[in-house]
Parts: sequence; structure tokens; C-alpha cells
Amino acid sequence: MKDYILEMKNITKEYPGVKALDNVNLKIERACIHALVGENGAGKSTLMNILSGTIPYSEYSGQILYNNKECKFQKIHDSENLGIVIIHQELALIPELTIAENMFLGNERKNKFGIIDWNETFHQAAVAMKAVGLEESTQSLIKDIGTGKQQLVEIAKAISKNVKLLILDEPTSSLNDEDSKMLLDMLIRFKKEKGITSIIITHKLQEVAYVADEITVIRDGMTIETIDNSNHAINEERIIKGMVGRELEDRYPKRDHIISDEIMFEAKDWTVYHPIYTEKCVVDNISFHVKKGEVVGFSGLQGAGRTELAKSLFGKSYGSRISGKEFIANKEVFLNSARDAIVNGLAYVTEDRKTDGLILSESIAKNTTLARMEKIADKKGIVDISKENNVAKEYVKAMKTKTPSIHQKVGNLSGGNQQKVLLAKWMFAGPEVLFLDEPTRGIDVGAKYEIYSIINDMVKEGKSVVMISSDLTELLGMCDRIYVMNAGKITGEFSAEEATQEKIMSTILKSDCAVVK
Ligand SMILES: Nc1ncnc2c1ncn2[C@@H]1O[C@H](COP(=O)(O)OP(=O)(O)OP(=O)(O)O)[C@@H](O)[C@H]1O
Repeated sequence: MKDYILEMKNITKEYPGVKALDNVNLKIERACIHALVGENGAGKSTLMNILSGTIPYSEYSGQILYNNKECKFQKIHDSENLGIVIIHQELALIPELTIAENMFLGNERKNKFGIIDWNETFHQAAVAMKAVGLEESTQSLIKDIGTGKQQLVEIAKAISKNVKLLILDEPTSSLNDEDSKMLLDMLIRFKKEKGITSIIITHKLQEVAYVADEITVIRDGMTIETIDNSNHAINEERIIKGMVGRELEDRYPKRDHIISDEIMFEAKDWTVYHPIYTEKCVVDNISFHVKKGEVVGFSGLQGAGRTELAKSLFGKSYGSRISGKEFIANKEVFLNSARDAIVNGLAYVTEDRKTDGLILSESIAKNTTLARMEKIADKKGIVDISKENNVAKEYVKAMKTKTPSIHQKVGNLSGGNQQKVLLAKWMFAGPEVLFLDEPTRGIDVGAKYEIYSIINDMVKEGKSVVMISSDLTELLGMCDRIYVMNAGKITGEFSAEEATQEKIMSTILKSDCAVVK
């Protein structure tokens, strides 16, 4: 007989106008890795928020049995006391504090006088960091370590709380393939060596196939099926069929590659230093171009400088001591603010939608038109609300954004649906050159196809797209040309015909340029 650590029975959760979960059932076997998959807005995060007490007992109906005992969690602390730890999509670390301080925040190690025992704090932090293979000083600041290591700090934190059931909501969405594999292998090790059970939510289906022993598919707030993957033989198509309800024939929509010789955007000798550590060179003498109707990709590891390159080109939105030239349609431009960049036909879709791209307390309609309000305003500058609503409705339809209405606050949407609103906002801005930074992070397979189709339509109209992505298959599927960046420099360039995953990976890995000049 199977030994279940957790059973969630008939869980129902409603928000105004949305039934997020409708009688969901989930059974998790002890010391197993269980994947939760489903389209954007299917209800995965809501289910896990209920399990962790983020959504308290009074706000849903149904039953949670943990180690065969009913639990009615009122807050996160209640579930953590029993060894259930959730790591959210957006990490909850404080950038200005050290790793050790972050690990014991709210759970400080104190001596008998009630004063923080720093020796014990650093010792216990070091032990937990060793368990996750994090090689850093316990006193390094969070803001100085990369996303991959930050993720490990969160897991070390969970280990220090004596975790029995670890919930990870899209843990690898901002990691490259190598860091992702390390993380997944760690979950497998925890399972085998410590008997830790994990629930992982992810849109990366090859990871699901690799790591999960069982897979539960949720669609429109309902459990569709639980698939056995104990022999790790499941293929991605099988999972997609459960998620989408049909086979998805092609992951990348076809495009006629009609690229003119006209260069639409060009950067020459572009160099950028860190905004605070102004002696640190982050983008080192980069020159590249994008032609009219071309999709150009940027590949590289985290910290290679791709985001910094794009942001600094976008009206100097990042960096200090910026030098070099940028040209739009062969004309040199001097862009000193994001507004300058927008007016000159550039758009930059950020990888950090929550702090950089959307106003979460505003509606979908307001956010969609935010970057170019003049397009829906009359001569006196007064916004025409009905125009605004029509624009928002069109994009919600085209991108299949899951929402009860265009007046819904963006903060109430699921992560993937927020990403769609962000893309809509920049597409409405009507740029000539669109920089997309991790555009499909947290987006389900079906919605990715919609986004790729929109990109194809844009380049067909003669626009140009620069795509930064950690997903190599996405770059290979979509780009006409791919640049490889490492430590602030361009270290390779491949045409679509010659590019392969192996060639790009080996260019990324073999380069060892120093970042600090
Ligand atoms: N606070 C809220 N208020 C209103 N609706 C909400 C709120 N939180 C979530 N929802 C809605 O509940 C539904 C389920 O959202 P949830 O975040 O659980 O989806 P998900 O499966 O995790 O999606 P994703 O893969 O995009 O992260 C969505 O329609 C979402 O808009």
C-alpha cells in the first residue's frame, strides 16, 4: 500500500468572478518528487498557497491531511512548524542583507539572554549551505550573488527549518540549463538521502519528465489526471496533451524568413559599468546589429551581461560611465531616458515584470496602454476610455489572457498571465525594435506558441526583434541569428543554419574573459 505524506481533498477556492480551484484532489507519496503542471491560471499556485497557509483555512473549502492528520493552517508559520516549506516564484530574500541573515530572518538564532548568537548563526548557515552545495561566504550580500545561488539560499533556508515537504513554485524559471540540472539533481538526492518529499511546479516539461515520479495535471481549476512516471519514460507530448487537452503539433510557428539588408538597429563599441561599483565593467565593448524583419537572439549564462546590455541601450536605464554609439535605421541616436527610447521606436520587455514593468494595483486595460497613452488620447491629451478598453480587449483575446475582465487588477492575475499583459503593453507601443528579455519565462506551452506567433507577425511587418533567453531551444526555434555573450563580451555569432545546442553551449562554456577591467 502506498504511503501518502499529503492528501488534499475537494479543495475549492473562489475569487470574485473566478473559480480558481474547483474540487481539486491531490495525493502525494512520501519521499517522492511530484510535479504539478497546467496552463497559466490553471490554479497551481493557488493550490500550493492553500497548502502552505498563505491562503488561510477560512478562505477555501476542502480538507488537507498531512501525515494522516487534518490541518487547518491559518498562516505560513503553521505549516512550517510541521516541516512544510514553500519557495515562491519570486524569491523573498532581502538584497542588502547577508546570506546568513537572510537564512534566519524571523527565525533568529539567539543565546540565553535573547540576543542574536552570531557564531551560531554563521555556523548553522554554513552547515545548511554545505547541504545544498552552495560555495559562498555566509557573509556575502544577496545582491552580490547570482540568481542561481539565491535559489540555493532559499533551499538552504528550507533545510535549516528541517523541511519534510518542500514546495517549489517554478524554481528554475530564471536558471540556465546547467544550474537547473544541478537543482533538480539536488531534489533527487534529498529524496534518496533524507527522505524529503518535493512538489515542483514548472512549465519546463523536459524537467518534469526528468525529475518527477508522479505528475498531476490541473486544467481550469480541476484535477485532470495523475500520471505515473516512476520509470521516467514519459514524453513531453503526453504531458502537453493532458495540459492543453489536445496534441500540439509544432512548438514553433512557421515563418517565412524574409530579412532585408537594411540594418534597423546597431550598437557600436558599447561599454557599460556597474551603477554602484563603478569600476566594474559589465558590458565590454560590444558591437552588434539587427536587420529589418530579423529575430536576433542573445544566449549566455546568468550574469553574462545580456540584460545590462539591453537596459543600457534602452535610454540608459541601467549602468554608469556608458560609452559607445547606437543607431536606429543608420541614424545615430542619443537616448538618455526610457521615454527617449520609446519615442525613437525602441521597446524593452523586462525580465522582472513585478518591479520593472507593470503597475500591479492597476487594471489590465490601464497597464496595456501605459507606455503609449497618447495613442488613445484626444487632441487635448484626455484618454478615451472606450478606446483603451477596446485595445485591452483585443490583446486579451489575441494572447488568450485568462481573466474575468479587462478591469481586473494585474496583481490578481497568475504569473504567466501577468507576463502576457506585459508583452501586450509593449506590442501596443508599436516599436520598430523590440528587446524581449526572457519573454516566455513562466509561460505555458500553449501560450508560448501564441507569443511566438505575435513575434512572427511583427517581423513580417518589417519590425526587428532582439530576444534574450536562457532557453536554448527557444532561441534555436525562433531566431535568424544568435549572438553568444560571456562575461560582458560577445564571444560567438551563429546563423540559424549553423547554430546547434552543442555549438552554443561550448561557446558559452569555453570562454573565460574577465568581467572586471
Ligand atoms: N488574489 C487574487 N484575486 C483574484 N483572482 C486571483 C487571485 N489570485 C489568483 N487569482 C486567479 O486564480 C486563477 C488561478 O491562478 P494561479 O496563480 O493559481 O494559476 P497558476 O496555475 O499558478 O498559473 P501560472 O502558471 O500562470 O503561475 C487565475 O485565474 C488567477 O487570475
